[in-house]
Amino acid sequence: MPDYVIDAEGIVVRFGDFTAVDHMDVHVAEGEIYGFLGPNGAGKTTTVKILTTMMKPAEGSISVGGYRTDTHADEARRLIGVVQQHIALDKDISVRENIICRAMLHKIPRKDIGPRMEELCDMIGLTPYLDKTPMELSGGWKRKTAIVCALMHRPKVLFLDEPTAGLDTQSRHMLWDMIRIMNRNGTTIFLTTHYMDEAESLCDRVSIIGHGKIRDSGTPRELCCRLGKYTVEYDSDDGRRQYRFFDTREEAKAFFDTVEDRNGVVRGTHLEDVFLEETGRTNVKALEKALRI
Ligand SMILES: Nc1ncnc2c1ncn2[C@@H]1O[C@H](COP(=O)(O)OP(=O)(O)OP(=O)(O)O)[C@@H](O)[C@H]1O
Repeated sequence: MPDYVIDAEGIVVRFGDFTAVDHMDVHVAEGEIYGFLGPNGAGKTTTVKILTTMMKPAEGSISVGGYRTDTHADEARRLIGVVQQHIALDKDISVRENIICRAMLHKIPRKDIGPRMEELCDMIGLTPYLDKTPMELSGGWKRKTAIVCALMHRPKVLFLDEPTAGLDTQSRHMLWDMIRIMNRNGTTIFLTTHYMDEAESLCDRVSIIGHGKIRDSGTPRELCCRLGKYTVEYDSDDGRRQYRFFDTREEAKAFFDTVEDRNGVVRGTHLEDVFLEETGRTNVKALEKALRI
């Protein structure tokens, strides 16, 4: 039985009659980059809040770095860095002051705050913005400020809730590089994202969730192979895009030969295919009806 740095068993979260997280087990090994994927409203942010001690579950047990979050929340919090989906910065003080406040909350010695802030801001390119208020920053720079805040105390486990939402392409790739470097330096990463290319490129292992439950887990490659390593896409008789999955190229080619004249194509299966198969594709019939002029 491996030692998990995040070890959650049977978590349940309810909002009134609605169960947002439904008896979920989450196990993340030390040193992993773990992706938590799901459509809007699947329960990702709620799970992040539970695992980072921001909320208490109705049922279940959670430990982070060996500390149970119900009995040793302070110890667990010291190991955790969080970049929330909705960035929580004090808008009335400067970026610099926001970072210092966060460092003080984590009881970082005063003499260490300046050098650590300088190191992180230089790396992320935030130095020219230190004396601005968050109100003066674009969404991307606010997110980078939140990332610096979360890293000040050198967390062992970093939770990133949709960290690249709204970032430009350069910043997205810079953040991916940062995540890889932090991970190589020993930080375990728990990442929620809507971008399947991000999960495929970064994550050692992913879980796909829907309606508060884990539907499937594995490496991106394992999930693609489980569905079928090869995909044939083609148009059905009524013009809708269809997808069929095959274990071997030969099987895929044989099927493709029957649909080639229907705009067919054979390609490798992507994580996006797995995600859509698990969580549902668009109801094109309903769309067509709604969009009829
Ligand atoms: N405070 C709350 N009160 C009532 N319902 C809530 C509350 N917070 C979340 N929910 C509901 O719980 C479900 C899960 O929400 P959550 O924010 O965890 O989803 P998510 O997977 O992070 O979605 P998204 O990708 O849109 O951010 C949703 O149906 C949401 O409406």
